Amino acid sequence: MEVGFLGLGIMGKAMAANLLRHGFRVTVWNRTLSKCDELVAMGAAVGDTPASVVAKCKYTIAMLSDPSAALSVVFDKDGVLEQIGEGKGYVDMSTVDAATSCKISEAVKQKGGAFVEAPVSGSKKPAEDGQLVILAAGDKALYDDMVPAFDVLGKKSFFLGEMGNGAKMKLVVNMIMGSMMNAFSEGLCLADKSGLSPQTLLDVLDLGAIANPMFKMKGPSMLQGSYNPAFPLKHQQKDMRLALSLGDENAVSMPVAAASNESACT
Ligand SMILES: NC(=O)C1=CN([C@@H]2O[C@H](COP(=O)(O)OP(=O)(O)OC[C@H]3O[C@@H](n4cnc5c(N)ncnc54)[C@H](OP(=O)(O)O)[C@@H]3O)[C@@H](O)[C@H]2O)C=CC1
Ligand SMILES: O=CCCC(=O)O
Repeated sequence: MEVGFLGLGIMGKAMAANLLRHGFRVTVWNRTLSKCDELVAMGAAVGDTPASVVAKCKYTIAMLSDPSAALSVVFDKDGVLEQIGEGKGYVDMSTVDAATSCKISEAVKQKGGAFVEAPVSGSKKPAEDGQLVILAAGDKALYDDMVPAFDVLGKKSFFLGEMGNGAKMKLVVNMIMGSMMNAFSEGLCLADKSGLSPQTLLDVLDLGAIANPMFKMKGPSMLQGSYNPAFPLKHQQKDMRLALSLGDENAVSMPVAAASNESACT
């Protein structure tokens, strides 16, 4: 199967490499083209523009930072829209809001193409290991076509129905994650400042009802003050803001998420 892959950041680089390792023919593009070099060394081809990648590949995946980037890659000069058409599919796996997904979907469909939104849960290591959780919605036929790729990229894929449901599910998940990580950070600080061993706190948490892979993964690094980004704070902040907007749209009060969003700003 041949796929195009737009966006080789922390996640895209790992995901494209995984597809290559599993025998997919991959044509990559990145705004900073030099980031393609590592994938070329693994056998990837390079497209000079998003449009050239879409022209070459029946299916093209995108993994971009935010709504602005996702829209730019589709609508700007040399963008996806210039080459998408009948028989071609576009799959945006970025974390964006439902409105962005719907805007891209309408434009792609007007050109005769098919679109699936498929944001993912899981960070750098699950991306490297093909253990992502894929939260897809939109064109079911394209989703079915993409299952071989999704099976390489993830441990589980959900088809959530109408366009926008994937984006919304992802934002709910990341709102919960951002809020819990704030509580976790405050707890570690409180333990330390009140004379307790933060390591013992990690041990207690890992034995109790709130044990979870995120605390188990992030806790030791936090104790060591090692913050090499796997999920950049700017993206978590973006997700909190988009989730709060989703709450506003649905008249849902979320004071914990709002406070967490504020604390991330400071
Ligand atoms: N990191 C994580 O743990 C996870 C991230 N996500 C989501 O996945 C997406 C990618 O995240 P991640 O890989 O960490 O992000 P990075 O910041 O590492 O990479 C962002 C990518 O988007 C590209 N980009 C940014 N702005 C533009 C633009 N205006 N036009 C074209 N390309 C642009 C960057 O290109 P360039 O290299 O030129 O800057 C880069 O390829 C985000 O939506 C994020 O929220 C989802 C799950 C987990
Ligand atoms: O959006 C990315 C969050 C990171 C994760 O799901 O572990």
